[in-house]
Amino acid sequence: MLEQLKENWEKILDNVKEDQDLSDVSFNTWLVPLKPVSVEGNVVTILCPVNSIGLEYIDKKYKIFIQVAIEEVIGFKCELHLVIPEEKAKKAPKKKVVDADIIKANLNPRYTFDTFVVGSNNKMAHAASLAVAESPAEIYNPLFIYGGVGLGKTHLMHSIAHFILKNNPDAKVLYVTCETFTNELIDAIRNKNNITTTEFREKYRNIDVLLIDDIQFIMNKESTQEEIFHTFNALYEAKKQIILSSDRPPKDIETLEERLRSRFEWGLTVDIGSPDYETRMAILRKKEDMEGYNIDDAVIRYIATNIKSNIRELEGALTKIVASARLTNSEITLEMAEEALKDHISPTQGREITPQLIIDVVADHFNISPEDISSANRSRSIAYPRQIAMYLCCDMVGKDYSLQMIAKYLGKNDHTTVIHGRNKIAKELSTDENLQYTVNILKNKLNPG
Ligand SMILES: Nc1ncnc2c1ncn2[C@@H]1O[C@H](COP(=O)(O)OP(=O)(O)OP(=O)(O)O)[C@@H](O)[C@H]1O
Repeated sequence: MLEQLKENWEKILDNVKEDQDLSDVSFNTWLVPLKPVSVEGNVVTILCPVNSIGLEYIDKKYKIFIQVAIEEVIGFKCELHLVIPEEKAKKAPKKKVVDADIIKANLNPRYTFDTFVVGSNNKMAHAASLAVAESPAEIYNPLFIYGGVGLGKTHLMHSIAHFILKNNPDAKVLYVTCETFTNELIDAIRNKNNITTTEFREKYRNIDVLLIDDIQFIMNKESTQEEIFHTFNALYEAKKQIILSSDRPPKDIETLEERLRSRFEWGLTVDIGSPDYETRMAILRKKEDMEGYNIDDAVIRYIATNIKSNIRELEGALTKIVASARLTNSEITLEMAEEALKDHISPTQGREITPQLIIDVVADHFNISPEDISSANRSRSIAYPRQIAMYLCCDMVGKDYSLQMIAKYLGKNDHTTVIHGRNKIAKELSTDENLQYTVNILKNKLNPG
């Protein structure tokens, strides 16, 4: 493996340069001098002819990208161990993060970047989280993640914490929910469990990375707001990282003191939206992989098509199907899945395909609203999905719907526009493989199984 690495080393570094859009000076200073010197298991030792500060910098800024490039170029998934020349002979020097650190920080061991599926709904939140994990307190402080219920905010927060701990097992990392913070504060004020407010403050202000989940619960809680304000100031001034999550952006947290609201907005605010169909499929596949299930495509599609807005429910549906199959000692089939989930979703098999259903499914697929499809908007990002909806309506809806009626659903007065749209897509379908793929996915979503 070492030989292969050496042979491809230039290419690997070029890959990092290109991906990260590095200037020549950064590239020549930080990357060109690096050399792979040994491979043990999946640990690659890289010699970095720099001082310890340079080493720390390369570790934070480039290590992950070099790992990715190695995987891309030679398909080797590895961990990098960076050493400066005098350390070259030393073995496995770095302290490893242990379970106790993870428990102390209140982290779920399963919520890591490795198990997080990146989709169009969370791309930005994921990138910001990774950046914070790589350079805590350096770029986005605080990082404020918001989004609806069960969409992955906690998972991302824990991923950042794991990443930081892995890079620096001595870092003091603490994850709490706003509720825990509030309860502990009340206990301290009442001196319950012999905890004093001084001890409470020491706990929260003597930390490198503080993560507070569901910060919206701060609403209408004056003493919690006061305490968070001072905790925030103490940590921020000491250049410590703060990460917050909420079901809404800071501006929509009612009764939040202005001085706190503005602090929450000092760093970067990112949102997580509902996952699209492909992301839902990928999350189910990942879960299937992690749990070692082997489930038919049609069943996975059935869940992904019908459970849309909450990833916790999506995972719950999969777990329920597997549990039902085990309990009844039966095979997982589509019928069985429909039966197991009948209280969660109504069966879609054999459902009537209406123009409205097609509009909903196409809009969801392209991440636009059903109203966009029926609007007069002629921009390509809307007009193209609209034409695909026209094609699918002509191809799939029952005889009860005339072309004139379909035109009305699609916001058109004249059915010839529908025919024109349909013909255009039909023509492109004969040569455009991407379009064929999209239309197939849409047909599957409309008619799973
Ligand atoms: N992108 C993703 N990839 C893989 N799993 C995900 C993803 N997003 C969410 N999940 C999973 O969905 C479940 C719910 O996620 P999580 O608890 O992070 O949501 P949340 O936004 O914090 O919810 P709440 O608003 O209820 O606090 C978890 O099991 C999590 O692992």
